[in-house]
Amino acid sequence: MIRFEGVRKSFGDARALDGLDLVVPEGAFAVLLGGSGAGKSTALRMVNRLVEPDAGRVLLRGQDVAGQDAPALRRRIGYVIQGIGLFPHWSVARNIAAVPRLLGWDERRIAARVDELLALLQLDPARYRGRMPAELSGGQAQRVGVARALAADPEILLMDEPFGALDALTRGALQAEMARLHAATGKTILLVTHDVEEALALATRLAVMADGRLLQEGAPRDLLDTPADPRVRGLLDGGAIGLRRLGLMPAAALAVPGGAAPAGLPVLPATATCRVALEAMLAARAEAVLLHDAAGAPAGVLALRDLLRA
Ligand SMILES: Nc1ncnc2c1ncn2[C@@H]1O[C@H](COP(=O)(O)OP(=O)(O)OP(=O)(O)O)[C@@H](O)[C@H]1O
Repeated sequence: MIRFEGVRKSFGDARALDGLDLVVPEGAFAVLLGGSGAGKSTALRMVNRLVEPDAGRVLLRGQDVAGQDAPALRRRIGYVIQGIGLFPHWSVARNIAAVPRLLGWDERRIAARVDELLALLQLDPARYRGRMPAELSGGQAQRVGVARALAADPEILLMDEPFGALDALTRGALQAEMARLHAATGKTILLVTHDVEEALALATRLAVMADGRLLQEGAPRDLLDTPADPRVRGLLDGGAIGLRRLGLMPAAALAVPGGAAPAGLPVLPATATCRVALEAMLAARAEAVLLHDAAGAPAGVLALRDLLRA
């Protein structure tokens, strides 16, 4: 758990944080969302003591980080930033191994961990462990950055606009990867972004910030359903709020199970979201979609009229 208590920070005249109170529960994928200058990065960088508060406290698992040795603290915290900062003259394996080596792991354990992480991030260890950063695409370098942050099995992972520099396709793939990784490891993740789609794709808890303060925190669906502040609604984009809500709803939840389906309906996996179902209906000019389960058996029909009532 990470807890911000009345945290304030100014840089000269610029007030970056103006009394931030926020709790990130253990195991959450928490996303700090807000416009430029909202104070998101400043808040994130306080957790690993890259920035110190002027007032207030930041607690990690109940312990004020201010009282902890900064290098030791940082070894317990994975940190991923945009553009990543891999050491350019070190191979992929050596980059990933940086913290385990500092911690004095033996070489065999390090090599096994490097390969395990490359495989976890969908990079073939045999092909990639010996490469230099300049020989990687942006998306691959970002994957290596995530692997490096996870190398010593940190308690939490901090991510500051980690996918901001990537093209939309690569960004989508890495977001899916992070969601899978979070589900697989159960790690507490705190990610900063100004991209609403990214926030909604990843967050189990969404915290919206403006002017150095928290405007609202909660399950993404609750923020979309009942924004507590016009700025939250504005940020989540009034016009697209309905579509964004559909993006968080599983199509299977609204589908009518069984029953005879008219022929020729678009077919989607039962795990699809309502938004994907709507897009499929619009593309096929159909008034319903047929859902199939993982075995390919019919799992229900979702009709446009039910979608519109959601
Ligand atoms: N090291 C610094 N020196 C001076 N001012 C700073 C520093 N770091 C942040 N600020 C200022 O503090 C305010 C909050 O910055 P911060 O980077 O936390 O915002 P942000 O929400 O992460 O924005 P962005 O999405 O643009 O990165 C801004 O006005 C910024 O200019």
